[in-house]
Order: sequence, then structure tokens, then C-alpha cells
Amino acid sequence: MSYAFLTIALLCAEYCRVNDFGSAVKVVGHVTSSYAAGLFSSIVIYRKYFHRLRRFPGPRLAAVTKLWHVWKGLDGKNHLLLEDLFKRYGPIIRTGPEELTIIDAAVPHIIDGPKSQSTKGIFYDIFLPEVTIAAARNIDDHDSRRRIWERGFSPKALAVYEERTIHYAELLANQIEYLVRESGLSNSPEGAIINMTEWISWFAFDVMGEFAFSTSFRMLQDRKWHSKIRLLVDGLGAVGVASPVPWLAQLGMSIRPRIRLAQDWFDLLKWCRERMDERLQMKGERPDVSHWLIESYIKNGSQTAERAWLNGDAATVIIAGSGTVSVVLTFAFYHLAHDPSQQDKILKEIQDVDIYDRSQLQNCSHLTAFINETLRLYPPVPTGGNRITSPAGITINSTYIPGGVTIVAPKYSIHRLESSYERADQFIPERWTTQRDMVKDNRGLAPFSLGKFGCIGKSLAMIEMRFVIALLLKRFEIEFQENDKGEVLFADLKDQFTFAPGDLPLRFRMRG
Ligand code: HEM
Repeated sequence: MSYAFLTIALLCAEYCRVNDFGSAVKVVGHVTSSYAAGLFSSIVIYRKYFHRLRRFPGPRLAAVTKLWHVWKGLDGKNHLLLEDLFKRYGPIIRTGPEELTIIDAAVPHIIDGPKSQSTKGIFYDIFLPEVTIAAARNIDDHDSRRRIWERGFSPKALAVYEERTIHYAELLANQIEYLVRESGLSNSPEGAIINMTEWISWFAFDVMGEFAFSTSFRMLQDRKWHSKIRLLVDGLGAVGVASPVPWLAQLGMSIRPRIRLAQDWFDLLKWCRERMDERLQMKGERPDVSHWLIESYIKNGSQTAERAWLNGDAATVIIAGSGTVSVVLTFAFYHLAHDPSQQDKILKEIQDVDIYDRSQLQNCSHLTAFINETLRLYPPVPTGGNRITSPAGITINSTYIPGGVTIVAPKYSIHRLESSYERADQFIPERWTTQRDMVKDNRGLAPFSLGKFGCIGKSLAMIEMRFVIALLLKRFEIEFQENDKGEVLFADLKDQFTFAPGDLPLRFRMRG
């Protein structure tokens, strides 16, 4: 802004001097372009040859500007890009002027463990001006918000949420059964083809609609996307692309007239605020996650600032709670179809179990191992979760990293380290039960992240995932279609902070 102002002032002064607009433009053009060339070349030279991170290897352009990353990530395959850089440059890679990507099992504990003083990275500013626990970079703001959230995830609160989860899982199973029986009526003994990516998303969003606003999005009932949730999914796609350079997203949000995606995003936030208005009017409701956030809002005198947190956190319930669970369940069903012996193993384990009793399901070690292996290979937050090192810096395997550096610790790659897991790229749930020697070093396993910024919804997510898998397996046999072995799921898989999987059509039949 001040540069634009200076240029205009210079132009006016030169015009007054020479009284010829064309030559004034020429002179000012020369001055500003020489200035810009000088400025940018000194930045480039400094970042490349004099910067404190200059000794760390990485792509040349990445050391100069993060725009390199935006360009490289346009295809949505950031998880594969980082994996490729790891193979080329080793475990510590300079992926930005002030950023290192570190693929080492020691990193999660160092940046997020109990002794860590790291803070959330600049990436989280992408959500400004919205305020929410998930994007709070100020430690005090984050801590006080986290204390409020924690009340909503006590064992007592979880027991109430569980009933609702069961209700939606049964609705999912009933809808699939309806489609299977309908396909039987039309003389097709082949069962029904269900796009699991879609149906699991509808389930996960419907559940979180209940927890945020005590209202379902009715996607399972209506068997189609709710228009606002579609906007949300598309909006997160754009966030994913712009995430390496948050100011780019901010710029996109602030220009007028608004571009379509920005307009959609603001429409969505407005819609969330309206749902929260309705939620605030509800009386005698069964506690949901918002119940605890609203309680604090009212206790603090219903102030405007507190209301902003309430709105942002309600959107977080939906985004953090749905886009994660749905990814794990989608890949879990992929592997159940891919290896039917896993269906048999889980079925055998749950045959005498009351699946409606959470503690009984929790004791099913193979079911839990199956979910853990899915979380290892397909962590729903595959590369996100940037942290900034504290002023004292950190040391990773005797390499010192100074303070104020952004650290990217991609779970996708850390979870697949050959030094940590035998046959690391293969899906082998037994490595968590009977073949423990296949896990050489599990320090790096952190699908829910760790410490004060770690996932608050982990127990709820595990309850949901165990129950959905157990319920659907009890009722259905699941397999690939003849010509489709889940290729699209992987081909269209995108890293947009959370994973966005491609379609997964699976054949469902009633279990005899
Ligand atoms: C398989 C399911 C899930 C996985 C793998 C998962 C993973 C994660 C991860 C990796 C983070 C840290 C993100 C970061 O550093 O920016 C996180 C944070 C968070 N998750 Fe989850 N999550 C899951 C389900 C849920 C559910 C069901 C909820 C419930 C609403 C939830 C609520 C949150 C919240 C509120 C945060 C922010 C915590 C904070 O900053 O203090 N998550 N999750």
C-alpha cells in the first residue's frame, strides 16, 4: 500500500517537473523497476547464500520463495512431493526460506512432546479473521480455549455422544441395506454398488452436524450432499493449494469483487453463524460438543469476542471431526475389500461381542490394530501441522535447528519410514498384535498429533470408527467390482490439509 502511494506521489512530482505525462511514467517506471530489481535480487542472494538455513539441502527455488511450493502443489499431491524430496535430499530438507521439512521418527516428540515450546506455524493464519482453537497461534488464547473444549470430551460427555453416533451408523447401515435389497428386487443378485467415499462422508458430516448445531445435515436420509457441506469441501480444496503461502489466501479473500471461492467461503461462515443462532435458542437439548462452548460463552457474559470463538469452534467441530474420520473409514473399507481375510478376522473377533458396548469393542485387539494400521498409512492430516521452533531452537539427531524456523513433519512419510517399520508400505495390521517385531521404532507414529495441540476428539473418533466397521461387517459382505480395484481412490487422492480421497465404489451384499 505504501509502495503504491509512494509511486503515485513520485509520478505526480515528476509530472509537475516535466509537464509531460508519458515521460513522467517512463522515468518513474525506471526508478520503481530498478528499486524492485535491487530489492528482490538482494532478497534472493541473502536467502540463498547468507541465510542461517543455507546449509540445509533442498530445491533451489524453495530456498528463495514459498511460491515454489504453491506451484508444485497445484496437483494436490503434496504428500508425494515431500516423499520424493526425502528420497532426493535426505531427512532434513529446506522447503522454504524459513522452513525445514523433517522426516525422522524423533520429530513428533521434539516439536509436540510435553517439553516442547514450539508454537503453531504461520499456516494457521489462513483462517483469519475467524478465531478457533484449531488455528489459535497465541499460546494463552489456545490454552484457555482448550480448557473449555476439554469439558466437552470427558468420559461422561462421550457416553452421550456415543448414542448419537450409533444412531447415524445404523442409519448408514439401513440405507445400504435398502439399496442392496432394492438391487435384489430388480433381479440383480450382484448386490448394490456403494460409493463408500461419499456415504462415509455423509455419515461423518451428519454426526458432526449433531455435535456442532444439534441438527443433522440429513445427507444420509436424503442420499445426497447438503449444498453447504459441498461448499465446505470445495473451499478446503482451495485452502490446501494456498496453504504454503497463507497471505495469498488472505489476498484472495480480501479482493473485491470477491472471487467465487472466497464468496462461497464467506457464505458458508455466515450459514454457520445462523445455525449457531438457532442452536443458542434451543432449550433442554441433549449435550453436544457446542453445549460446553455455549456454557462458557454465557458464563462470560455473552460478549461479542466470545461469540466469535463460538462460531469458529462450531465450524472446527464440523471440519476437524468429519474430514478426518471419513478418510480413515474410507481407507479401512478399501483394505477390507482388498483383503477379505481381514473381514473374516474381525468378524471372528466380534462374533460374541456386544458391539453396542463400547468397552467390549475397545478390547477387540485386531479391530483396533486394523484401525491403527489404517491411521499409520493414511493419516488424515498427512503433511499439515506446522510448528515454529522456540527461540532456543531444537536438536534432531545431533543437528541443531535455530529458533523461529517453521518445521513441517509430514506424518505420511514419517509413518512409512523403513527404519521404523518392516515392509513399511504394506498394510499389515498384525504388526500391532502378533507380529510386533515388524515395528522397529514407533516414536514417529502420531496420526492424532501429540501434546497440547494434539487431537481432542481422538476417543470420540475411535468410538465412531470401531462401531461403524463392526456394524457394517456384521451386516454385509464387501468386495471390489470386477473392473475397479480402488484405483480412483488413490488416483484422485488429494492432500488439502486433510486428505480428500477419490471415489471408492464397493459391492455390498447381505451377509448370509
Ligand atoms: C481419525 C480421526 C481424527 C484424526 C486422525 C485427527 C487428527 C488430528 C490432528 C493431527 C490434529 C492436530 C492438527 C494440527 O496440528 O493442526 C487434530 C486436532 C484437532 N482435532 Fe482431530 N482428528 C480426528 C478426529 C477428530 C474428531 C472426531 C474431533 C471432534 C470434534 C476432532 C477435533 C479436533 C480439534 C478441535 C483439534 C484442534 C486441537 C487443538 O488445537 O487444541 N478431531 N486432530
